[in-house]
Amino acid sequence: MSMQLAAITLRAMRMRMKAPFTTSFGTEWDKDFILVEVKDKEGRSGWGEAVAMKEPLYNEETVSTVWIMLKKFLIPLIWRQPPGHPRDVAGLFRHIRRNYMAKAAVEGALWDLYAMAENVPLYRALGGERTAIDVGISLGIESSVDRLLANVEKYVAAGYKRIKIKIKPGWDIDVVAAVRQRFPAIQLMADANSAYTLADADRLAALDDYDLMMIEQPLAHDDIIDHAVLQKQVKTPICLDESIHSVEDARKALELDSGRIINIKIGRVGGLTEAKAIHDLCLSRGIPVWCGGMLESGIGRAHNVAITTLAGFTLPGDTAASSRYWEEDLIEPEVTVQDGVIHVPDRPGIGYVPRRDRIDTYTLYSETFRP
Ligand SMILES: O=C(O)CCC(=O)c1ccccc1C(=O)O
Ligand SMILES: [Mg+2]
Repeated sequence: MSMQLAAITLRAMRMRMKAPFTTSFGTEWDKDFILVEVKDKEGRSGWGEAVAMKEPLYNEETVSTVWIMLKKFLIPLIWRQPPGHPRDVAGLFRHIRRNYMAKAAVEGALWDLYAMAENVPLYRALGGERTAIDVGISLGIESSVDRLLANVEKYVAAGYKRIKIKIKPGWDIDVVAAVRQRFPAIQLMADANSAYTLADADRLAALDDYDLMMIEQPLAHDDIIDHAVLQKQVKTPICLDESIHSVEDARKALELDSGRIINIKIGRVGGLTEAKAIHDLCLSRGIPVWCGGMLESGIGRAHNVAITTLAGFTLPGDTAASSRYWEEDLIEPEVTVQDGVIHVPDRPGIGYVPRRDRIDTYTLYSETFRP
């Protein structure tokens, strides 16, 4: 039996963020992204979000490249061979190089649709067990240390279980020291988004003094060799984000000891099936994983909640409440965090209901494809 698909709609979306978000690679004010809606012949819908940014700063994909990849290559492959199960989608796409975020968007929509048709929550369909997940928050670079400290204070008070701060050369040791001095007991980590090289090894080793849970992706976005060299020179565990796109990448990085923790982002690895495979590998090797974020709207956020219910997601992720970025989210209810915990909804599919009125409000343009 294959899924009885009727249409796939792409929407280019733009939502204003409550506040700009700054990383070592740039500042985002508006969130531009693509939503994918897959409809079946019974009239059910499944939703996915492409997390690629407007510009190719985090990885090489962009909103425009995702649109073209879906339209010209990925959706036609779905029509040619409608998958029997969403786990088959990754195989259909395997001969298409990279473009992981484009693949993940339609694969995620098909997982949601499948769970809707089976009348089960997506997290259950994925094999998740946890009904409540611990979450942390990612805080961007600010114009002053005082402003960052105010942010940390706000989200510690809100109960977030782990604070991640973005660092770059010139906004690192002093900033981490200030946060640690003011909050001696919090779980704290730093994310460099590839802003350093091995020439900075001493600087990165100096961070060992601040009891960080991990330092995320200090070196090049495509590197696992230098990270292994660096891991020998620092005590703080290295966490890989940008460098890992597949279970094979993860296997090689673990064999080299390029890092001791992996941030799993569904979009970065081409979908839920690959994300689960990386999770399974790490679980079997005793490597902790957590779910990263890409400033998602409620649709992508709901997918992150679902994958985080798998047993190996033992560290708090970056899935903050909807209200961290949005005045109003695209789902109902929105994602809420109480005492650092998200209670996983038990409704079928992604577990949150997409609000078409709001989705329409933020749609710049859309296009529908049929078999
Ligand atoms: O709040 C979130 O969604 C996570 C924010 C974040 O850290 C991030 C946001 C955009 C691009 C890359 C990253 C990252 O984890 O490196
Ligand atoms: Mg990161």
